[in-house]
Amino acid sequence: MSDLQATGLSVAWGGVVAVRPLDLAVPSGAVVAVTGPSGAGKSSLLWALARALRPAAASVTGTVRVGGSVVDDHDEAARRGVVLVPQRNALSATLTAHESVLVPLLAHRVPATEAWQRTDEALGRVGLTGSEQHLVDQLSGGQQQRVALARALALRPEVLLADESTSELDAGNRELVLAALHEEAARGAAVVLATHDPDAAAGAGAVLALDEGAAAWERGPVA
Ligand SMILES: Nc1ncnc2c1ncn2[C@@H]1O[C@H](COP(=O)(O)OP(=O)(O)OP(=O)(O)O)[C@@H](O)[C@H]1O
Repeated sequence: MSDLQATGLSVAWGGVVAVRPLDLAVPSGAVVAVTGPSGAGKSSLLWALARALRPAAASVTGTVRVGGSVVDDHDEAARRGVVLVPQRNALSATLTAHESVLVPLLAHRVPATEAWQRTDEALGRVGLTGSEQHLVDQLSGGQQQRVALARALALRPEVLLADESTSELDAGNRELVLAALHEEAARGAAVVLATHDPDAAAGAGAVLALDEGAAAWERGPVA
């Protein structure tokens, strides 16, 4: 499995500096929480780590390495197993929960039988067994959030970047989702969770606090 490293990473949206240059290392097997108030730069940091920001929209400096190799663009990040669960989920409203998880697996050339197994397993892990055939549009915000996480889990990421993946969940489902993120780390993934939730941050191995784009380790970094 691969660790994640960023050096001198910064993000500016036009004249707005969202993330000031920071260094970050997330070893394989670790969960790092990124906290901070609304607008602190958490999402910008996760998108930059995934190399998912378009140069026309945001200017990004610095280097991202996955498993020691420099990753320059989103396609390369995806090839190296970097998976971002964005805050707004980025699900297609016209697919079912099952299709939302299955289709990316098939696109990654996972054989159909295995893709179906992984889909059922991932939806089960986030408590959505029985909701497989619901259209995304018919699901609640919290259910959609869990479909988005299931889609990521099924891909078995090397690096999992989860943006506010518990924000719309009740206590029981929040525990389920946090457990799934920690299971991914136990499998060997490097996990970064952006969160407002103090309990979610408390369970992480290290906490990076952002304030107006400036980062400081509140706990950690992970050795
Ligand atoms: N697409 C965008 N275009 C222009 N500015 C943006 C864009 N996305 C974010 N920003 C700006 O970047 C800064 C950081 O925003 P970001 O969404 O990264 O913060 P956040 O900590 O994730 O906030 P929240 O907790 O509300 O999701 C803010 O000043 C925000 O206005």
